[in-house]
Amino acid sequence: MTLDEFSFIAQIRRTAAVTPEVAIGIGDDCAALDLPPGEQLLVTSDLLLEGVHFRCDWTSCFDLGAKAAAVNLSDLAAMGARPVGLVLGLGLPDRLDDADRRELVAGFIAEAEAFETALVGGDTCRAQQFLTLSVTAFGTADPRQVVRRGGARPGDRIFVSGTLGDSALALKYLGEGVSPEGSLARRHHRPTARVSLGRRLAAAGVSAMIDISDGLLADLGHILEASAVGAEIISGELPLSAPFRRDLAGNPDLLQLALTGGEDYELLFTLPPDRETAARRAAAECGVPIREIGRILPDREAFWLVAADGARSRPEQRGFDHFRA
Ligand SMILES: Nc1ncnc2c1ncn2[C@@H]1O[C@H](COP(=O)(O)OP(=O)(O)O)[C@@H](O)[C@H]1O
Ligand SMILES: Cc1ncc(C[n+]2csc(CCOP(=O)(O)OP(=O)(O)O)c2C)c(N)n1
Ligand SMILES: [Mg+2]
Repeated sequence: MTLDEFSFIAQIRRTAAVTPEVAIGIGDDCAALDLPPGEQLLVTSDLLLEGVHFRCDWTSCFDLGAKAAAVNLSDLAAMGARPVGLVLGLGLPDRLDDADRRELVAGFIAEAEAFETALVGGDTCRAQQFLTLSVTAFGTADPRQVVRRGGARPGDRIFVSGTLGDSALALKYLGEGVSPEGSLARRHHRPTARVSLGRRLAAAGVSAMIDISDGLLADLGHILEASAVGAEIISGELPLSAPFRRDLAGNPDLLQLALTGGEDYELLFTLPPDRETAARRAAAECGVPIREIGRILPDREAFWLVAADGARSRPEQRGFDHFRA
């Protein structure tokens, strides 16, 4: 027997922190958040579905809860927002016992607290078969500093934070029945939302930004479309981790994972040349490496990948698409 619905919610309520913005948290029909005067509310939502986004035999409930919070916080980071609250919808199949349920919520709350925000509400239902998490995140920002996808201009440089392809490489190994090594597994199961970097880059004046969930090329494509510009990416400049490089040396085709694999949750942004010093300082302040990987071109039809030998190609496959996967 598992806890009944309302005992489970009472348990969540006891463990959820209350931050200064939370005027009303878990327990009423709505939560209420206090926002700084003059700031805008930013809202984002992402689903995590069993079999589509995760498998229960590959991840722990704690990590899954934490990832559900992180992927939503990553969207706030991409707009330069500060998180002020998270809402968690759960569809729980009977096979999850009390310990699994508690761990799921504990992971979510731990991740929220790591970013000085809180779980402020949600909904809990029994699910027939598959575990479902539906998360909504709220953030605030000075409206003059909110960064959108549509601001890239010809001559801007294209940058990315962290390293690319680690999560997709871990997923490839999981699919082959091989346990990925710790650092790769962690990048897949416990992505880091670049919240502090996103806020600092917004203040530094980046022209467009997005977080990489579907793959570098797919998410760059969203910036290019919204900005009505083109781009070239220098494949030799992609930032790759030591384990990724090691495996790439034995199998050059793995480069595709860094280009299109997705779930990197790094920030991809464009930088006008006169903002470069400020952006590099912003990255240094929060200790996250950033790397220039290409530039924005005026021709909106241009989408070039430049190989080590200088050959240009137009990538066919760009990333994850739920209706093509
Ligand atoms: N079912 C939906 N109803 C309304 N808006 C949606 C829906 N699905 C996606 N969107 C919106 O479309 C845009 C792109 O979504 P998505 O590709 O999921 O972005 P992200 O990678 O940032 O999660 C976002 O503004 C998102 O809010
Ligand atoms: C079991 C399993 N299969 C496949 C994947 C790979 N995968 C699932 S969703 C996704 C893309 C990101 O998810 P999405 O829902 O598109 O996030 P959004 O772009 O809306 O933030 C990827 C690469 C996975 N993580 N787990
Ligand atoms: Mg989404």
